[in-house]
Amino acid sequence: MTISIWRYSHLVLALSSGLFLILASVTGIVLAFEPMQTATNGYNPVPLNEVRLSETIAALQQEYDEVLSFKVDQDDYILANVVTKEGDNKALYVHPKTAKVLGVPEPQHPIFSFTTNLHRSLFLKSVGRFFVGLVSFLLCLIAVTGLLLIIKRQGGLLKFFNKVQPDYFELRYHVVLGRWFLLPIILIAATGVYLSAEKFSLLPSTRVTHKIMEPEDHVDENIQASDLAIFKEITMDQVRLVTFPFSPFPEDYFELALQNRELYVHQYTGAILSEQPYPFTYLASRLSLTLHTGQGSVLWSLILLLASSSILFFIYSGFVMWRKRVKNSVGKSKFSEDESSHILLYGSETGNTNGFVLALQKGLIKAGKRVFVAPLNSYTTYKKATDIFILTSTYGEGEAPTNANKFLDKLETVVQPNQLNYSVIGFGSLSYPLYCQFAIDVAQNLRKQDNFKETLPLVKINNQAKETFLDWIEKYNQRTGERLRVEAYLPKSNFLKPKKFEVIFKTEVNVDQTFLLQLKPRKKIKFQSGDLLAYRPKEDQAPRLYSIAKYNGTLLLSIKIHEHGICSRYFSTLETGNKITANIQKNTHFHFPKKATSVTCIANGTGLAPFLGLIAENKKRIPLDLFWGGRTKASYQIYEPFLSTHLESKQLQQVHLAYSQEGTKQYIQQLLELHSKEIAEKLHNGGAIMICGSLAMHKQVLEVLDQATLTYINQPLRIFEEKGQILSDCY
Ligand SMILES: Cc1cc2nc3c(=O)[nH]c(=O)nc-3n(C[C@H](O)[C@H](O)[C@H](O)COP(=O)(O)O)c2cc1C
Repeated sequence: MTISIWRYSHLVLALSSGLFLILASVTGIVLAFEPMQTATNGYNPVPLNEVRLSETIAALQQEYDEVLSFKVDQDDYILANVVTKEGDNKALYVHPKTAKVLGVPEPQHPIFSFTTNLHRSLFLKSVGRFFVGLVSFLLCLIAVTGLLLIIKRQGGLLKFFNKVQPDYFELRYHVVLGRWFLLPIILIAATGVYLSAEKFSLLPSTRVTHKIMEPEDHVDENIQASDLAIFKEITMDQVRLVTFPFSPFPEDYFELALQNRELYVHQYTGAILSEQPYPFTYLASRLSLTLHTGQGSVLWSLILLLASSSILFFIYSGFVMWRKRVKNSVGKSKFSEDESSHILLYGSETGNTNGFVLALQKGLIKAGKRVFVAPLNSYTTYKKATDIFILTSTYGEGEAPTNANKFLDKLETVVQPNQLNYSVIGFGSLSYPLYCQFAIDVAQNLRKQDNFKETLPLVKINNQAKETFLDWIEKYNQRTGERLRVEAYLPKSNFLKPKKFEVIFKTEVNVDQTFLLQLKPRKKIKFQSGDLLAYRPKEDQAPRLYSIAKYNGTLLLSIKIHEHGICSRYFSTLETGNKITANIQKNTHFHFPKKATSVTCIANGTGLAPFLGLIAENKKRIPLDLFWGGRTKASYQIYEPFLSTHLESKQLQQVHLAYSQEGTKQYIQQLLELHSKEIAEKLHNGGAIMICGSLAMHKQVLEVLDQATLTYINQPLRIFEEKGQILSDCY
């Protein structure tokens, strides 16, 4: 519940202040250059902590006829107000030790003065200032809610900087950049609010009031100010402003504004006539100004520049995310829950599942069904229903999405009047340890209910793979005799344009009914090893996916012929020169882990295919080992020529093979057990593990790895899964 409130608040706040925020960030970007520009003047030739106040006073009094005051600004420049020997009153930047002129103050550049006005008040004086203050406050709330959402998404504060799960570009970088820039944005916004509140006198006064002690009656008026002990003790880095005595009469004194207090000093004795620390509000106000403007720090103004620019990206990416969510939002049902024959219940946290719900809803309506759609939490009795479909994602650590978290409790209490045929479709990601766990829980609980009859076993869909969904629809049609068609209703953007490929090489089919197929794209296309080739046997059929290796610009596929596999049998009939049309799908979560300190590749059967290309990307020649499990030695032979080139180039260090039907008859998980210490240590030292092959193998391999990390480095595998060190692509 709370998470949806945060998300809703985040969205509403962003929508209501979007335009003003764009204006504030664009002007903020321009203004961030001002401190950088002033810093380039370089009027600070010596570090001020090495100069005594007495030295500067002596130099100024020697160089000029009269000194009225001087201030030390945020860039450590000394700006003195003097009367020159020629009798002119001037403001000059001076050297702290010699008081020689370094430069004169320039008026603010018109671009900066214009932008400052726009940024502070939109040229609307008090009304504008009020609006700007309000928008700063909203920005603060947006950033705080954003931060909470990221913490929740990452699975807690301690996992804040763990790998961000791959998703579409805008969502992914909303999170990635949010982790870096939300804190500076909160600072910018909070200090903006503070400065606005100060302008409207909403904060306690920052003024310092002095009570002056009576000076001594008789003093030696020949003493030079530069000889006073107090001025020798103070270094120039503590000084902000010094106002010289108005006249030589002992009643007039030096006024010193230091970093943390103000002092009045007798001009002949050096006695402190008054000393007042600054109130907290004064220091807070000065800090706010520095943090908000970046004055005096090139590094901080650079951070402000990046943070202001990131706000523009957040507005853009947030808008894209919102549009996607609205587009995918599930509309109202034409029939009520009591009138409908087909009930579609969904659980979704970030809206991705909704596109599938919508497609299934349209498909069922087209097939003439009366359909009712609702979130899982509104589960109730359905008077005329015959079929129920549950489509749900998993969130957090194997938990229910927010709009489904009451379903399991309701299932216990609600009694259905009729028997219902049910199907559960789980959406999740193999990169999470508890893959589709909530859908598994739902399916298990439904199985225990008397009034429910399973139509098809639970299907798990990895990373919203529509092929798996379409495949399930086909199985559903076969099982029920229905003729559901949903493909046309699925979000189009998921389908990449089909491309033409030419067959340039094919191996003989080996004893395991496996062969390699090499395809050359007719036109130049971008792809990487680990991406997928989606081939559709016929227009109306679900595409089949093959993991690809990129080999000298061509695609290498490893295919196993299945008895009833339309696609694999068709591919086995292809000959050199034949052409096919297929799509390439990006599969970013299974690309070569460039930052890993070592890579352990684990595959069974045709799962070896992507590694034939992935290994070639090991440009730095980090330790890379391959473990492969197959039936016989002969079945390995088709891969050997490709792997031997990698062994020669040292991009692959070792190959470990397990044959289940020959020799010692070993499965890959047994082979891994023999190397478990070494694998666990590699993980501990920042290595990555890539697993490709069957889901059954995946499950067993994860069990072996978990045991290995627990035994040898005393940590569960989950820690490394969360850090993104385990990459899986299993089907
Ligand atoms: C913070 C977070 C936690 C997730 N936890 C799991 C998980 O435990 N198990 C799983 O299989 N998928 C997990 N996923 C993946 C989602 O279930 C998957 O991306 C799904 O398609 C999201 O669908 P939705 O947008 O409809 O919620 C998680 C995703 C995120 C962002």
